[in-house]
Amino acid sequence: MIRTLDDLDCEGVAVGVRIDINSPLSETGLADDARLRAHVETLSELLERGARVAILAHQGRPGDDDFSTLAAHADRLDELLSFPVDYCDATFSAAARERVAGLDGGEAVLLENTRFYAEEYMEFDPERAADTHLVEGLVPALDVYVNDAFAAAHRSQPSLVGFPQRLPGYAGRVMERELDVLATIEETPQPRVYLLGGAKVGDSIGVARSVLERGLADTVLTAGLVGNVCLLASGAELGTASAEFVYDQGYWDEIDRAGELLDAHDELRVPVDVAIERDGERHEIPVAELPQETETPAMDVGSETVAAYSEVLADAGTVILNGPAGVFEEETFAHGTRELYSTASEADHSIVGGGDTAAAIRRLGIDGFSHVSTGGGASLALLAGDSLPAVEALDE
Ligand SMILES: Nc1ncnc2c1ncn2[C@@H]1O[C@H](COP(=O)(O)OP(=O)(O)O)[C@@H](O)[C@H]1O
Ligand SMILES: O=C(OP(=O)(O)O)[C@H](O)COP(=O)(O)O
Repeated sequence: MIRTLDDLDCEGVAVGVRIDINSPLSETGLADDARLRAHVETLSELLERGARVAILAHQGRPGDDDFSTLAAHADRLDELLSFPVDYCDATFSAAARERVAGLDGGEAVLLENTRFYAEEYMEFDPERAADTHLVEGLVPALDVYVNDAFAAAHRSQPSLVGFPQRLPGYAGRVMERELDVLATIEETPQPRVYLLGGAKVGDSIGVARSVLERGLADTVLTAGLVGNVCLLASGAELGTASAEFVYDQGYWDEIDRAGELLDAHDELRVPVDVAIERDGERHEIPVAELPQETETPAMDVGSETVAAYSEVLADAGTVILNGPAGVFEEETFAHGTRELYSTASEADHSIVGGGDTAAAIRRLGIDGFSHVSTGGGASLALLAGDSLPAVEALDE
């Protein structure tokens, strides 16, 4: 059983809250604050109920351009919440403990990027994670631990799995809602249609296999780079440019896995036409007529595919979307994503997973979905039937 904020007495209690505010950055700070907004409900509820809140979070990966301090994140949280949020440039040292000890009820401090410490970028089993400097250093300042970081719940890192070994653990509101929706897909209305696109080919084919083998999917529609790989697996001539793109990424195993799935499951569908760039313009070609030599790869599904897939989506009881249908960042190739997502948003039950997928619906201005997940890798793991280490660590 996982405890939630409903089970927590907050008044005067020092609560360590792990959130996921890992965000795209610009030169001046945050380029997008969607992930910060997602946690406002949990943080506000704790603060309103009188908790003293120490916030833990990561930003980027060591060595990457977006690996940064959390100062800008603290400023933005302070603006978003009607409670004060301070920033502390320490995470588990005496300085961090003192800042937490000095909080009054209704006050919060955002501690420094957990990944500034080497142990946090390693994966451990929970018991070993609880012995890390980060957890041992901060535990004396805390009474309880709340995990609201669904988007990082597939990582077995100390701030995610170690604390609930030492402190009573609770799920925050984001975590609770994500699990309510994504861990109970098998109870949603049928027919259940999965639209898998985007560029995480291995993950998406893993999801396709899992939902087909478990009988969860009535139809799996493929698009984006995932669709291109499935087309190659089906024996289609996709043109040299698309094939080279796929082979350059080393997707040999994925082509084999997709081929096995296509042989075993008629419910797995591939695009019938694609869009490429020719003379700077969008050009649609039926897959059967694709010239062997192409200069540009397939960047979107074509209108025939949109029409065929839309019929399936329009009849669905539940639609689960992961990954855009094309390179939606370029207007020329946003057509498939815009049309298919708009139709999907009209289903009785529609679930969106994936960071870029969520960005695509915001950019294209499509709303009306039943649930938009905050997580990419975490939602894919759940959809594929895997358990999440950080969720298991909260389970009593
Ligand atoms: N046909 C395609 N060829 C290359 N990239 C594609 C294609 N279709 C979609 N993409 C790219 O896939 C990326 C998003 O995929 P992915 O990371 O799997 O999504 P998510 O973050 O939602 O899981 C986008 O940047 C988009 O440009
Ligand atoms: O952004 C995240 O994952 P996502 O891109 O799969 O949604 C999480 O913050 C996890 O980050 P990580 O993939 O660097 O461990």
